[in-house]
Amino acid sequence: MLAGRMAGAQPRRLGILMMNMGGPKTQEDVAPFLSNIFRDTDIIKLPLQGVLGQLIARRRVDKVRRQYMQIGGGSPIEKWTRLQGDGMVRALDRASPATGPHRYYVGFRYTRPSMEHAVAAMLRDGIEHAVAFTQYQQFSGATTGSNLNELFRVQQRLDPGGRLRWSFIDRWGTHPGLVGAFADRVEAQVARLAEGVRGTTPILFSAHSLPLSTVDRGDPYVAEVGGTVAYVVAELRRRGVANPYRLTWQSAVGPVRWLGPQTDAAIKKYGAAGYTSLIVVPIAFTSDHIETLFELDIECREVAHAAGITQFLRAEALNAHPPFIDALAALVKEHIDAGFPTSTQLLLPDPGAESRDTLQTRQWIADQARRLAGDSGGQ
Ligand SMILES: C=CC1=C(C)c2cc3[nH]c(cc4nc(cc5[nH]c(cc1n2)c(C)c5CCC(=O)O)C(CCC(=O)O)=C4C)c(C)c3C=C
Ligand SMILES: [Fe+2]
Ligand SMILES: [Fe+2]
Repeated sequence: MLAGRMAGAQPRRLGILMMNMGGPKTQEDVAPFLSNIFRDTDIIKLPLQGVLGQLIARRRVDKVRRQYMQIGGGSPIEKWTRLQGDGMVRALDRASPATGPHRYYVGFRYTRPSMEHAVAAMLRDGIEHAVAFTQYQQFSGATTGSNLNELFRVQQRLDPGGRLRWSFIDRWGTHPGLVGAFADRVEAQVARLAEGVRGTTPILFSAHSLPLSTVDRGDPYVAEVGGTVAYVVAELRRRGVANPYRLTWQSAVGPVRWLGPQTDAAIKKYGAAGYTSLIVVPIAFTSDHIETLFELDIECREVAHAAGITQFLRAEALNAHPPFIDALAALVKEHIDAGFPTSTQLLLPDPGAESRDTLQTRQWIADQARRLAGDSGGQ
C-alpha cells in the first residue's frame, strides 16, 4: 500500500469532502439533473452521446418530475447528507480532538452544491488537507469514478498549484460499522413479520443496476455489492436471523442492456411461488432517494401486492441512524490514524478500457499519495 504516514505531522486544517451524485431538490432541478447524467460518459456511454443522451434526458423529464412529486417534490439527498456530515464531524471532534475542529463539505456531481462549489469553499477556508470521501460504499466507475474525474478537473481549474493535499476514501462496503448498521435495519423489519413466516420470508437485497458493458469491462461494483451482502448476511446469522436471501438489481434506464435479475421481476416470481411476505433492502446507497421512496415503496409495493405478497416490508435507509453516523466518523478517523492511505485498488486501474480522463485522474491520485509519503519522510 502506498501510504502517506504522517507520524507526528498531522495536517493543521482538515476538510472532508462528501462526494455524491446529488438529486433534484425542486421540480425545476429535474431537467438539468437528467441532462447532466446523460452527458456524463463515465456513467453511461451512448452512440452519439450529445444527441441521444439529451433526447433520453428530455423524454424522461415529465415522468421523473411526477415521480419526485410523489415523494414530496424533490430528492432528500442533500438534507440527509448534511445530517450525516453534521453528525460525523461532531463524533470526530469528540474522538479525535487533535485533528479538529473537523469540517465537511458537500460536493455533488449532477446538482448543486457542485464539486466546484465545495473545492472553492475549502480553498477559501484555508483547508490544507482534503479527504475525498465517496458516499457510495461500493466503487463503480459510474459513480465514485465519475466523481473523482470531476474532482480532478475542478482541482486543476481552481488549484493548479496544488495548495490542497488530497487523500481518498474510495470504498467501504464491508466496513463493520456499515455492516452493523445495515443489519440493524434488516433486523427491525424481520421483527415485524408474523411469527409463522419470520424465519422463511425472503430478504431481497436490491442495488442500482449497471449497463452490462460496464460490468464486462471489469467494473468492481457488482463484486463489491456482493461483498456487502455477504458481510451483512453473516452479521444477521450472528444475530440469529437466517432467512433465505437474494441480490437483485433495480432502476435500469436508457436503450442499453443492463445487469439483472431486476428487483420487480424477482418480487413477481416470489409472489407466484407462493410467498406472502418479503423484505427488500436497498444496499447500494446510504440515504433515501427516488429509488427507495418511489421505486421500492410505490412501484415495487404495487407489484408485490398484485403478486399476492401482502406483507411487503422495506428496510429503512441508513439516513441518520446513529450507528451509521458513527461508522462515517470511524472511517475518517481510521483514515487519519493510518496516515491517509490510498487504497491499492484505486492505485491499480481497472483492467478494462478506461477513458483518458480516468487515467489522468488515477495519475493525479498516485501523485497525491507520493506527495503525502514525501511529507512524512518518503516512506
Ligand atoms: C444512465 C445510467 C445510470 C447508471 C449507470 C446509474 C448507476 C447508478 N446510480 C446509482 C444511484 C442512484 N441513481 C439515481 C438516479 C438516477 N440514475 C440514473 C442513471 C444511471 N444511474 C438516472 C437517469 C437517475 C434519475 C432518475 C431516473 O431518471 O430514473 C439515484 C436517485 C437520486 C436521488 O433521487 O437523490 C440514485 C441514488 C448507483 C449506486 C449506480 C451504480 C453504481
Ligand atoms: Fe442511477
Ligand atoms: Fe429509477
